[in-house]
Amino acid sequence: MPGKLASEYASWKKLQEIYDSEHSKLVLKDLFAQDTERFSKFSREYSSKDGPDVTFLLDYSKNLITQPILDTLFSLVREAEVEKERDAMFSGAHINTSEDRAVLHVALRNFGDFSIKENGVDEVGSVLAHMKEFTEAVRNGAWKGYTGKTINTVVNIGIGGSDLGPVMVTEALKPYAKRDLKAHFVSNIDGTHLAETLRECDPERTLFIIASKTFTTQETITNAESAREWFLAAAKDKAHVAKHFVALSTNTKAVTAFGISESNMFQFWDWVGGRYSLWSAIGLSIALVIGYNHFEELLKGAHGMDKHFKETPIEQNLPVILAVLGIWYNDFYGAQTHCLLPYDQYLHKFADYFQQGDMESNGKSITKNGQRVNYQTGPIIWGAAGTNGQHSFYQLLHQGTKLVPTDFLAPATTHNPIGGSKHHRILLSNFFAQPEALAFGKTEEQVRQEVGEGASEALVKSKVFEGNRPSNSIMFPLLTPATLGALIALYEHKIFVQGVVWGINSFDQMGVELGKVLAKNILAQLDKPDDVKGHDSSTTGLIHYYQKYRKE
Ligand SMILES: O=P(O)(O)OC[C@H]1O[C@@](O)(CO)[C@@H](O)[C@@H]1O
Repeated sequence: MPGKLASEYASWKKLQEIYDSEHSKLVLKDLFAQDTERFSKFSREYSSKDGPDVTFLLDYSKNLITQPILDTLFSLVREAEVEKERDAMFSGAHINTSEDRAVLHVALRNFGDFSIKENGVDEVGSVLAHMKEFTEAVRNGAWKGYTGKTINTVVNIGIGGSDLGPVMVTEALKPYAKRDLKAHFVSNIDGTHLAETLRECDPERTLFIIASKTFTTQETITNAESAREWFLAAAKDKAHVAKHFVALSTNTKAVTAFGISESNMFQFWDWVGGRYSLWSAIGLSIALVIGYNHFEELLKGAHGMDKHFKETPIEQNLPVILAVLGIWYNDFYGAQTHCLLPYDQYLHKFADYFQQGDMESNGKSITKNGQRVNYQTGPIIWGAAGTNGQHSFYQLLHQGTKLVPTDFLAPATTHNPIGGSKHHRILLSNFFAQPEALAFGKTEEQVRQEVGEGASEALVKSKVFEGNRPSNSIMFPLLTPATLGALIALYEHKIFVQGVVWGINSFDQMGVELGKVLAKNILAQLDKPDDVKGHDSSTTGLIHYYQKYRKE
């Protein structure tokens, strides 16, 4: 409820009491032994009600919970008035209070179910129509470059939410990609990123997408200017820019000032958060790669999850369930991170995407009312595709001193059944085994039986797996556009629920501003040592070292 710190809620205090008195007794091995129905009680199958068929299973039984604990977590959601704030979001209320903006990524994929009042919402359809028309023209060859050749390369220039969503989705949905249209994504201001990409491009056949909500982001505009310079070195005539540059933005004035005509601009609105923008015009590169129809399936899959989130009672609400489990570990068990482990190589950018999605939303310490929190807020999000992570950081997951809650995700069926699906079966055997090992471990007695009498005590101890490490498992039949859309929306709404409980504004990003200002100030001082003023000795020393050794 606005005005209260989460730690002041009665249910929060109750959870602390439960944790203090019970956490040491919560042993997964015992919880499963005591209740043969545990899996059926703590797992839910999601099925979309309409639109493209989406189904997945969420198994949350390997969590350190009992029904009373879960019920108390649900009480916390009620005390925080999450449903009221959710309905405010869907209605177009300006819940992003610091910027006086609505939060309406759900409006970008609203196939008629929600009535939303906000400027621009009724223009979503026309932008989608423009995206459809344009992407079909590029893909079928009707759209040609300045020498009359078709486009075979797309370069999306953007950063953060104007990059990570398109990157993750085009990787995840590669099976649906037009394989003769190559997509590149340039985000870093480091000249290497653009230089290495341009080495792969033919100026006669390359389309540049300048993706920037504000159209003021220094990295993106600098990269865009350099790309235009590279293009004009070949094309010569500025008139040709129109055939090779389009813009995705809310800032028409800045787009046209850059030299991209409004007819080559795909608009979105201030109520689209950057990290929630892949559903908007920012998704143009996705629609180019997988085709507009598959892009629309992605939207519809997310819309189905929006309906689930909006209409389902808290106790069966999947984003709420994931959110409260995260709060249990983050705020009571002291877990600092949350690990996303997709056992699907196509989802290898899934954790990267939600680093921004979660950490830029909930990496805050001041509530919407200006109070400093006295509890943990957003977790550190990390992860990797399975089974690669097993050969990298799973040692810590299994035997480290830190509690790391994990989410495992996998498709029952692969798009690439090579070896008669031998690879997939091995992949899935690991997907099933790892949560089992994390939860149930290996006892000292089991180790002794394995290593025999002569083994040292130290060796025996080092081979024990304490277990009792919680995980969620999500399985779905196949990674399709609609399934991916639903999964992304699931996590978006989880982030929303956690932010409301913590009382923070999940939709602004004040924390990214200071670094930008300081960098601009330092940029003006890099020429000569005498120019370096007003810094601490470390920053000054580093800049002087650079000035001493730089070649360029
Ligand atoms: O899309 P744009 O306006 O260029 O912003 C890019 C990214 O920069 C930010 O760090 C905000 O400055 C992210 O929130 C955002 O996604």
